Amino acid sequence: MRVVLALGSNLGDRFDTLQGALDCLFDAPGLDFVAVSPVYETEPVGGPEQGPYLNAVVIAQTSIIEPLTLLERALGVENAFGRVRTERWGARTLDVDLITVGDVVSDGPELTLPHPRAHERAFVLVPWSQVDPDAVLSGRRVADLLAGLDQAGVRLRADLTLQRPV
Ligand SMILES: Nc1ncnc2c1ncn2[C@@H]1O[C@H](COP(=O)(O)OP(=O)(O)OP(=O)(O)O)[C@@H](O)[C@H]1O
Ligand SMILES: Nc1nc2c(c(=O)[nH]1)N=C(CO)CN2
Repeated sequence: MRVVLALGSNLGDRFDTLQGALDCLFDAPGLDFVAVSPVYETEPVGGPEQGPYLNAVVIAQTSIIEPLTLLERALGVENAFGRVRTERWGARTLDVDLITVGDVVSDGPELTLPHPRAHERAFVLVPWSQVDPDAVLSGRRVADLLAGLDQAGVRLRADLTLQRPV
């Protein structure tokens, strides 16, 4: 199954955190790296006043059948990078969201797939469409979803390039 993950950071050394998270995600068996998007500097959406984020999207291939196991891996990587949960949508050293896991649709208390807010988030859809121009989310082309969104707060950081995990 193909997996799409979104990474975000707006505290500490944001780029180092994204690269570290990428390496850490693929550090154990079960998840194979496919591609990573460019890095974008993005205005924070929602939550209290906070600094800008760096965001990127990672495409992976997985042999893990259970999406909750993937969520555990994502939350484990967040914790490894010192994430402290305070306010909803508050600043964080690292956020790892599961955007889609194959065609899985789920609405459990712990895991909603596809991610329930991905379709309205330019900070997810812009990097995703760059790394996969034909991407589809809940039956709609990501490129079409983007056409209806304000992308002004999402700026390419051409000076920052994530390396494929070692
Ligand atoms: N698709 C998903 N990806 C990641 N977490 C999810 C998903 N669906 C549900 N969750 C749950 O959401 C919980 C809270 O996530 P988190 O604190 O990262 O939210 P957030 O990043 O602040 O906001 P948002 O959910 O809007 O991205 C996680 O512990 C996880 O159980
Ligand atoms: N620009 C930006 N804004 C956000 C982000 C994020 O990653 N980037 N993550 C959020 C909660 O997941 C809430 N707001």
